[in-house]
Amino acid sequence: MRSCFFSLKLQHSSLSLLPSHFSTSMFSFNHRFSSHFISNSFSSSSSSSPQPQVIQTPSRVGFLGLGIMGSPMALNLIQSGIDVTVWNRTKTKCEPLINLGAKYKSSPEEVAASCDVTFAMLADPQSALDVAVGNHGAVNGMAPGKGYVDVSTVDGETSKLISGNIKSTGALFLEAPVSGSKKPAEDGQLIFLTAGDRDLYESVSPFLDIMGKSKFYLGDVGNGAAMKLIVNMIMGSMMASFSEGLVLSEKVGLDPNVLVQVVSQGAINAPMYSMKGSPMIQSLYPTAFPLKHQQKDLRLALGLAESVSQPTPIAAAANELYKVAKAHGLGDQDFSAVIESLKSRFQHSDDQ
Ligand SMILES: NC(=O)C1=CN([C@@H]2O[C@H](COP(=O)(O)OP(=O)(O)OC[C@H]3O[C@@H](n4cnc5c(N)ncnc54)[C@H](OP(=O)(O)O)[C@@H]3O)[C@@H](O)[C@H]2O)C=CC1
Ligand SMILES: O=CCCC(=O)O
Repeated sequence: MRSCFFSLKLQHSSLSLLPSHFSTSMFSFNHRFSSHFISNSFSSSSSSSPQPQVIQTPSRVGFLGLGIMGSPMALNLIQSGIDVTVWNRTKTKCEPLINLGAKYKSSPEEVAASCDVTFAMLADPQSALDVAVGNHGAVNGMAPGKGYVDVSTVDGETSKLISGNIKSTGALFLEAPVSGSKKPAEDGQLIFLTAGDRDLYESVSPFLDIMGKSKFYLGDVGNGAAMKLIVNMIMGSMMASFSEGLVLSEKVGLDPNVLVQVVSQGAINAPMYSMKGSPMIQSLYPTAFPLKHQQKDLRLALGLAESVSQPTPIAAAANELYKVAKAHGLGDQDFSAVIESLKSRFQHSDDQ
């Protein structure tokens, strides 16, 4: 019934603004795809440097980086009927999406050249830079009338560097890191923390609404990155503190499963504790958010804090725990594996 309501609403209010391949079946797929069709996005002005040009609602979407997050995000676009072109450093990760209808290009440059907007979901600042501005990077395929949306978690300086390069071509730039992990990515329930060109934000909002449940526009490039790093700084400290509680409860003879139940009923309840508590007690860490990325985010958040002389002692201590876990080869496990760094066999492993 609800999906039917949105389909009708869209047909009456927005359909005329859409490119032809945005079929009505797409709308019944995504009833959240509702009120953000902005057709006319980029304004032109006269100057000798390349200037953004007016484009209609972007129809050809590129997606660079098909890891834990990028694959389900791109899949949701494809399943919504959108014309998606993919690229990933390791080509095999493109194949499931190609089999479902995605196009493929062999470099970020070619993807950007063949698409109206290109999303990038890369591991860290270095890979985000490599893919955007390195050899055959996306910047080489950008031009006025196009847009680049970086959804990777990076620091503000990296984001500004990428933005500057993209915008020098006359294209528009939006940073849009996400809150939410593997399951929210699969379910189209991410939270976008965007900043940069407002016009591009408006034009890509229909795509953000397919991949996510909410979105924030935060102003200048750097603000989205900062918000994301602060959220993940809190999360990393919460997980480290939860780990200490689980290990301590067991050591004093309490059942850690009961601790999880008690926590779940009180003011410090968090979905993360309920979801990850039981596997952590069993020393199981199926990867949703890789520990190496959580440590990267803490490192970047500490840099952000230092840039404004703000003490963050809790995050600094948590970062040390993640560094220990990473040094013991747990970087590709879920970040909840940080609990291992509190166990005595880790702390004394050098003596053995
Ligand atoms: N997993 C999560 O829960 C969340 C992650 N994030 C953030 O999203 C980003 C991606 O995370 P996630 O998908 O989990 O990470 P993955 O490690 O699963 O994927 C990383 C992606 O980056 C690519 N990559 C890495 N290095 C390079 C390079 N030098 N050149 C080109 N491509 C490269 C990988 O390619 P290849 O396949 O070839 O290795 C892969 O596509 C990170 O910034 C992370 O912090 C944000 C929210 C949640
Ligand atoms: O960057 C990863 C965030 C994971 C989450 O928000 O659950």
